[in-house]
Amino acid sequence: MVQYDYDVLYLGSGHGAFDGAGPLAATGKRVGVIESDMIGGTCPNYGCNAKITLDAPVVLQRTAERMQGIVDGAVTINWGNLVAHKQDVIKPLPDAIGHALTGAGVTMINGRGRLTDAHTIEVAGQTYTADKIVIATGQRPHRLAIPGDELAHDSRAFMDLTTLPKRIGILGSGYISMEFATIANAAGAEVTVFMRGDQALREFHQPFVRQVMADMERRGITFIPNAQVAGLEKITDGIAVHYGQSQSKTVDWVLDATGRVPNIEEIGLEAAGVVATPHGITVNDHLQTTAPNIYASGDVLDKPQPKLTPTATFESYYLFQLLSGQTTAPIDYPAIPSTVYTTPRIAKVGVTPEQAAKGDYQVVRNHIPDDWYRQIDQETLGDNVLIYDADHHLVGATEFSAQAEDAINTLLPAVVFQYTPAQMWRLAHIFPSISASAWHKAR
Ligand SMILES: Cc1cc2nc3c(=O)[nH]c(=O)nc-3n(C[C@H](O)[C@H](O)[C@H](O)COP(=O)(O)OP(=O)(O)OC[C@H]3O[C@@H](n4cnc5c(N)ncnc54)[C@H](O)[C@@H]3O)c2cc1C
Ligand SMILES: NC(=O)c1ccc[n+]([C@@H]2O[C@H](COP(=O)([O-])OP(=O)(O)OC[C@H]3O[C@@H](n4cnc5c(N)ncnc54)[C@H](O)[C@@H]3O)[C@@H](O)[C@H]2O)c1
Repeated sequence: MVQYDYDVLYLGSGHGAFDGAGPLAATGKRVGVIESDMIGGTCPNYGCNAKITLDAPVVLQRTAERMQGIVDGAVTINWGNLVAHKQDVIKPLPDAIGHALTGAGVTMINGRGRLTDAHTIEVAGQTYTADKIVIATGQRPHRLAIPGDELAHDSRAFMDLTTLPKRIGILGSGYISMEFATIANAAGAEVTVFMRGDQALREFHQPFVRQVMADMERRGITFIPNAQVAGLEKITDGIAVHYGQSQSKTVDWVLDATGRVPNIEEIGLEAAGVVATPHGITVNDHLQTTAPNIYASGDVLDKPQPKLTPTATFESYYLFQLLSGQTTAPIDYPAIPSTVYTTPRIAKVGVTPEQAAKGDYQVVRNHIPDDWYRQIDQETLGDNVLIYDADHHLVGATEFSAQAEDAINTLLPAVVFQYTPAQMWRLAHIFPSISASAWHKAR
């Protein structure tokens, strides 16, 4: 029998890897994790944790704004201190994740890995062999191929800006665009969003998206629909963003937020017999690639599930169960919740209002400011839609409001486990709280 250096080797150390690699090593398997950049991957270092730290004063600013007269004075954001604070918050995370992994028995391998066959990964001239391999190399920012594209920056560069540019142009109107436009505007920048079509956040409930956009416009953010950005040009007083027929707008800094693409190049997929499409690595319902001993997890997959941390964590944990022999079943995805961290937020889980309109569902709508709990800090904007099946199981919820992410999170168990009305009433929530408020409406 062939002896391999490892039972399982992970390529990449993001949520798609580390949430399963630690538990797997703790079962006694010989596990290695190869990482070429920061341990923990995008989410802690360049994504969720970093972004939400930059967003915290926006929430404070908006709450103070709504409560003017009760509290006095506007909250202004000190950008330089905020970015330094963000750095302080996220700096310990790679070490913490690394220590948790090595503590569980994982061997960390630093460097860029490339498969040379289905059982071997080469890192800086050294080879490591494994019985099974998990590819979890994630995604990187897509860059618009236009003249002057070298003048544009990505989300990582935005979060490291020590000085906030006065005029910021953002290409695209998805998650990153809407969240970073919110943060930059609240911190005092003049923001212009160049949209490809006439809809932002296409996978979210458009009546809610339009209300959030209207609020952003009231705050001074400019949306240019159907912009068709043709090029960027350095001019005396900034960067000209050329768009439309022959229009142009001058800004100081450009964020290209036109999506993310999978890291599938130069990792030896062909040598290992792993098939991928431009959307990512092809897997079956066991997250197994076309090479039977190689699996893939997280953002790098070609899959319909949203490319988010909860998805990557779920896949990584599923692979732990599969590779430790705890299950042989195919992956059975739960409803994955998602939130756009604009303020107000837009969050959703399960059946959407658009899907509900085509099926046999009961749809209940609530106006958030009618709820006494949301009147405490004087919320004026917000609606939610709750969707039930014929047996009154809650199967979907979508909300825009200042605390939509928590309202949706708290309803998650009802949607995932299909609680009966009796089970929903078994849950006696701490009162007053966002959970009590959300469940009061949902029962
Ligand atoms: C700005 C931003 C904000 C986000 N905010 C949220 C949010 O609020 N909520 C949410 O749920 N999701 C958010 N996401 C998405 C979330 O970060 C990803 O879904 C998640 O990180 C995916 O994890 P992953 O392990 O698949 O990939 P990653 O975290 O990207 O990890 C892949 C790792 O593989 C490494 N790697 C790649 N190639 C090699 C190689 N050849 N050798 C060695 N290592 C390699 C990379 O360096 C990287 O560390 C955000 C993303 C961005 C960019
Ligand atoms: N809160 C969160 O959970 C969160 C936050 C940020 C990022 N993310 C993840 O990161 C991913 C990447 O975020 P994103 O905002 O870059 O991508 P996105 O897919 O959300 O949005 C991309 C935007 O770019 C536009 N676009 C695409 N190609 C274009 C082109 N050729 N020309 C002009 N516009 C174009 C799209 O129309 C869209 O508006 C998200 O899809 C999500 O998976 C999640």
